[in-house]
Amino acid sequence: MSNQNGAQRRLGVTMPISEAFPTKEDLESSDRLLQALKDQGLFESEEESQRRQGYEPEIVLGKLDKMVKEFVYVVYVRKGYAEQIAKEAGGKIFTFGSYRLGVHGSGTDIDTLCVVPRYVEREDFFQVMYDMLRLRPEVTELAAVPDAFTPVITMSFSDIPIDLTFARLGLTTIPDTLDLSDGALLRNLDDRCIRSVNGSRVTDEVLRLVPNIPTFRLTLRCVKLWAHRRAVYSNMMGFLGGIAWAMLVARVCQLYPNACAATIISRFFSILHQWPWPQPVLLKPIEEGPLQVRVWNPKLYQADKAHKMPIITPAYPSMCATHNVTDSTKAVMLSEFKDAAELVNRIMSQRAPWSTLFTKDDFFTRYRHYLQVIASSDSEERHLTWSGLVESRIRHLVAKLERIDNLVLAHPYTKGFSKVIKYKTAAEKEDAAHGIINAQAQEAAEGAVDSADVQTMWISVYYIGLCIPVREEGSKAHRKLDLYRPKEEFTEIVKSWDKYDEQTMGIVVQHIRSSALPADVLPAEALEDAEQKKNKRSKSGKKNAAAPDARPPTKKRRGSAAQNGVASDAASVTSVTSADTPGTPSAIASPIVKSNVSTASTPVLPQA
Ligand SMILES: Nc1ncnc2c1ncn2[C@@H]1O[C@H](COP(=O)(O)OP(=O)(O)OP(=O)(O)O)[C@@H](O)[C@H]1O
Ligand SMILES: [Mg+2]
Repeated sequence: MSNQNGAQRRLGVTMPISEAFPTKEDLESSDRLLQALKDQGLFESEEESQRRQGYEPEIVLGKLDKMVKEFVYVVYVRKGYAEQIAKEAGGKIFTFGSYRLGVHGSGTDIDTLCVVPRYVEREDFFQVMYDMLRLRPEVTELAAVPDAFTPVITMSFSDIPIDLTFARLGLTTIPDTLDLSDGALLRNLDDRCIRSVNGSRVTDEVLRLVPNIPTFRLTLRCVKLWAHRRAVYSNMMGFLGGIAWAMLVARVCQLYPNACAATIISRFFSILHQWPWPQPVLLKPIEEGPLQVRVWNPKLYQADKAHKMPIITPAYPSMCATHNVTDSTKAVMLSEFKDAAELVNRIMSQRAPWSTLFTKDDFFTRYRHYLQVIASSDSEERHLTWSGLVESRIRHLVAKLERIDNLVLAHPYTKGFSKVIKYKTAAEKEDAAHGIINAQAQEAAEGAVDSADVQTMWISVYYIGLCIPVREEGSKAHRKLDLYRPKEEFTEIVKSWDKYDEQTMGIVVQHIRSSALPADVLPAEALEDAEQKKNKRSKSGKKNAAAPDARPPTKKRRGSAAQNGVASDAASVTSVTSADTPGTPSAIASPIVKSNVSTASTPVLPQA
């Protein structure tokens, strides 16, 4: 059989593991996978929404491209260039990210890059282009983030979420035929422009480095859905973002250049579970280049050496796309890889349904202790930036927690929960800022005849699951979990933000037990369990206040600790302290379940 798709063209930094072609069974598994993804609404959302709601990315991109050319023209004229030069200066929109990779879903943003000639500055982009966008009736939710690591304008254009980055090249004109693959274009660009141009160059390189693009796309769609469902999809929270998942899939595609999607998925999880991290995942050898820019190099840079799960971008200058990964998020991902590898094994060998791979995470039933980070603000607009800032710093809190004694891991949840709260009294306000919402007070405030004294608060709540080591058999040692320092240091960091305003913004970091988790984060079955427990207790005459900690692991919880009916993460801790003032630590948690379980010397997830 001839190999048309890529084995002739050697890709990657090693030889492939297998160049075998798929068997009939493999192809059947891939067909079932495709059907499972359709059943999950993955393709429906794109095609149907395009038809039904006039979802037309191409039209929007065409309009944006026209606007970029006009923006360049306006800036040139304002700067005194001759009409003819201004007209010929050009400008172009490039797409990158998941849209360019061909794995984009209707809800996700389209990543775009605005490329302009040398006489247009970044300030012009954030003033002139921003104003032009502001005046467009199709544009809503327009926001400029000029200080970001990669500066960006975000917006919704005809209801399509768009991220627009900016790069000014050293060229005097930007022709429509411009191609960004030539590394020489990066000469004399500042770091931010290089990062922006590289968003596009990296995406194009990934596509160039996979042996079979349709197989890569199907596999990546499956992995992205899995990662979303298992709550390990978020660069910001210390897991992996879209490009890192894409590069991992691309690497496994290189190792099995002729395999179909089902086979690649089945290899994907076990390869990554066994990967000798921190050995980097590379799609091609790292290129050195002529420019004075930093290229990822753990031999040269301490920061690069510290990367836990390095996945390196293939376009010069290569960088690590996973520098936010911490010990905890790495442990969570490795555990998920292991579980997924076992599941896919069953899917392939016993024809278990692919849908089992996409089961929702069990984060809120997994731990006995959580940290709640609550950002609050007095206006929607302020809340958008304040909660965004707090969210972007959560991973620093995780890193601080990892350094305290008696904590196996600090597991951040990938998304926050937002609420709008009405209140009337100062006490209700204080409660709301601590995430305590009194339904009656809410109702009264909402239904108040005189609305003058009703105020509104916006809150966003983020969660970190705390996994505490199990106690050695027979050990009587009582352990304390002192959260005071990480909590204080984190609060200080977010409050040192230059736009922080004490009067209008709030931040609370507090420990809660699983029993105090609000209903809106819990899966239905956990709510039912809690309800049943509550009823049982009230029948047996026990106080409800004592009930929560005893909530049994849900049936879905996997692993020995759960099967034993023992919450391994809480077994040996007597108190969790996180006092608000130094020197007066208040024991928030009362003594917890005592049990005979062995000490975990290496980080082990409760369900592993
Ligand atoms: N951590 C990172 N390191 C390097 N490049 C990045 C990183 N995050 C984003 N990028 C660049 O920006 C592009 C868009 O990022 P984004 O997070 O939107 O990924 P995506 O592949 O579009 O996934 P999604 O479907 O979640 O939007 C990536 O393709 C990549 O080129
Ligand atoms: Mg994207």
